[in-house]
Amino acid sequence: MALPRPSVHSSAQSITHRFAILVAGGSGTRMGADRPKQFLLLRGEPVLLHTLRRFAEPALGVSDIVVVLPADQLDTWQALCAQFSVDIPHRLVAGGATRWASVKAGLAALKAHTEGLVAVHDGVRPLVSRQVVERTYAAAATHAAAAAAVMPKDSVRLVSAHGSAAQNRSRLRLMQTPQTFEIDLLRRAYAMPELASFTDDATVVDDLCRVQLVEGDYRNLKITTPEDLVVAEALLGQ
Ligand SMILES: Nc1ccn([C@@H]2O[C@H](COP(=O)(O)OP(=O)(O)OP(=O)(O)O)[C@@H](O)[C@H]2O)c(=O)n1
Ligand SMILES: C[C@](O)(CO)[C@H](O)COP(=O)(O)O
Repeated sequence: MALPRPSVHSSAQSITHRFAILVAGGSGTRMGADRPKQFLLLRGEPVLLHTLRRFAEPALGVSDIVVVLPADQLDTWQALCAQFSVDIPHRLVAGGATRWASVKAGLAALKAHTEGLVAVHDGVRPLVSRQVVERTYAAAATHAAAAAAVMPKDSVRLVSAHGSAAQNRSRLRLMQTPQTFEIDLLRRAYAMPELASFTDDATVVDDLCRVQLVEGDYRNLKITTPEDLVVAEALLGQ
């Protein structure tokens, strides 16, 4: 797909290019559907299309969007783009066996960009708001690394072989995406070997840089199990 002239986001001090990697390379085992959950329909459109639209909002000024898909599903997405007349410029990349490998593949596709900010976002978080995306880019411009997070609403206990212990939830956060970084920082982080503890990008970057947490949004849910689809349908209808 043809890309438009790169756009930039400017402030009084600097001009910062903005990029995005939408990771949608998973298989959706917990959803248990007949196809990967990023292709399921929400209000008549694929989950991933909702997500792509959010990042294509002109006010965000994202100039290069990379969508990472399962290697055997590139054709599926291209067919959906034709079916839904998607005219949002984006590039497709084949992902890997883990989220970490898929982000790495997305970063490789952005190799032409030596500076700027890159937001990594789950393709299955279709309800992310422009405000949350903007917050992570703005915080990353200042702190190099930023991630959306929310406070737990429930009480939390740590379980062990000996039972369970109450935790002080005011010191806990639930991590969301986007997680946004100076591109060179994220590249250096992803050059290191994969660890089993890498469930998000902040964890990959932790050893190199303090990650600034910004306010996420309870509506920014990750479509994971069937009830999430029901909630997302309702929220999209608001
Ligand atoms: N190899 C992988 C695994 C996950 N993801 C993406 O990372 C995001 C968060 O992952 P998750 O919700 O766990 O998705 P799945 O791996 O598809 O789900 P499951 O764990 O239930 O199989 C999703 O957008 C998913 O497509 C990815 O790009 N590549
Ligand atoms: C990146 C993430 O969405 C932040 O909450 C989450 O860690 C993904 O985890 P999953 O195990 O791939 O669902």
